[in-house]
Amino acid sequence: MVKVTVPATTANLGPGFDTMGMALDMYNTVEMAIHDSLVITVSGEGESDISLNETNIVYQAAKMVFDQVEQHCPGLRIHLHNEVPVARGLGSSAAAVVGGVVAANALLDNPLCEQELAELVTKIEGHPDNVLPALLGGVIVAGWGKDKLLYQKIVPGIQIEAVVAIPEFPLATKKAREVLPSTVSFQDALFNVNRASLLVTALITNNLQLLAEVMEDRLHQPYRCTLIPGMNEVIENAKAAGALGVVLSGAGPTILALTTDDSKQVQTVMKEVFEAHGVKCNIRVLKPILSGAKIDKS
Ligand SMILES: Nc1ncnc2c1ncn2[C@@H]1O[C@H](COP(=O)(O)OP(=O)(O)OP(=O)(O)O)[C@@H](O)[C@H]1O
Ligand SMILES: N[C@@H](CCO)C(=O)O
Repeated sequence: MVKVTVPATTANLGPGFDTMGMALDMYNTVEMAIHDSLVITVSGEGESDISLNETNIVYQAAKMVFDQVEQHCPGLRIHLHNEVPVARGLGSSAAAVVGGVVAANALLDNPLCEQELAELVTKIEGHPDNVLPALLGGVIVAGWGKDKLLYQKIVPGIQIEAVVAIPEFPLATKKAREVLPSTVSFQDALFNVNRASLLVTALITNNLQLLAEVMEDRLHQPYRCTLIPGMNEVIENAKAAGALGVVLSGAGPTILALTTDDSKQVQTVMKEVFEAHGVKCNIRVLKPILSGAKIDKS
């Protein structure tokens, strides 16, 4: 039996749409063993909604590993325990995909290398900015090259925390991608190139002041705010309360505020402003983590 522990992730980080993401200290676990049939059990977040049959994405991801090494996928006994809320913008499906792939690879004595795992999980999820930080930890910048996935892990030296305001309502990533435009203006494209480049620079040089200035976006947030009541006001008020960058976490609806010291005021403001717009939310204070999926084999 193998047990894989996979972190939550926040994708985009504002301007880094489908390109940048960061691992956070909230975890899902996937326990997997070969069995005479497929048996899936789930506890924690999503326990009553997540599929218990072949459509489960942890199983689907595991089966793709067996297919890739041309082995028949046996029956599997899978237990999922989830801390990461589903469809809230904290990388729940990415944690599931990474957990399924890493667990199956471990059951087969790790035939796939890191690059192959990175490419497989990105192909399954469709974009790298949740699955790669979930796999590798830290902050990841990634995108497809001509014939392989290009990625780089950044280990920020700055001590920051992430206050996340997690609305009670879910927002499926698919729905949040449907509201995005098929084309954008040259100015908006240039704006995001500029801010994403400066964001990477700020992270690499541990420049907190610059970080606070550049976590802005014109490619997805202006369109998704129509799906999340109070989103812009929560962002503005959290910044006014002293947060550094405040952004939509992944495809939302969670909003993430980076802070360096006492974040009590930021937490209060985010909760109150969301509630003023009729949105009940959960506040959690998370920390960026530098390690990704971890395997325990017994
Ligand atoms: N931990 C999980 N285990 C199994 N299936 C999951 C898990 N999390 C999400 N899914 C499934 O993945 C599919 C895609 O979910 P969706 O992308 O809408 O939400 P999400 O990935 O949880 O969102 P986010 O990335 O914002 O957390 C859904 O069918 C959902 O049931
Ligand atoms: N980059 C993806 C992340 C989804 O979690 C999006 O914003 O749709």
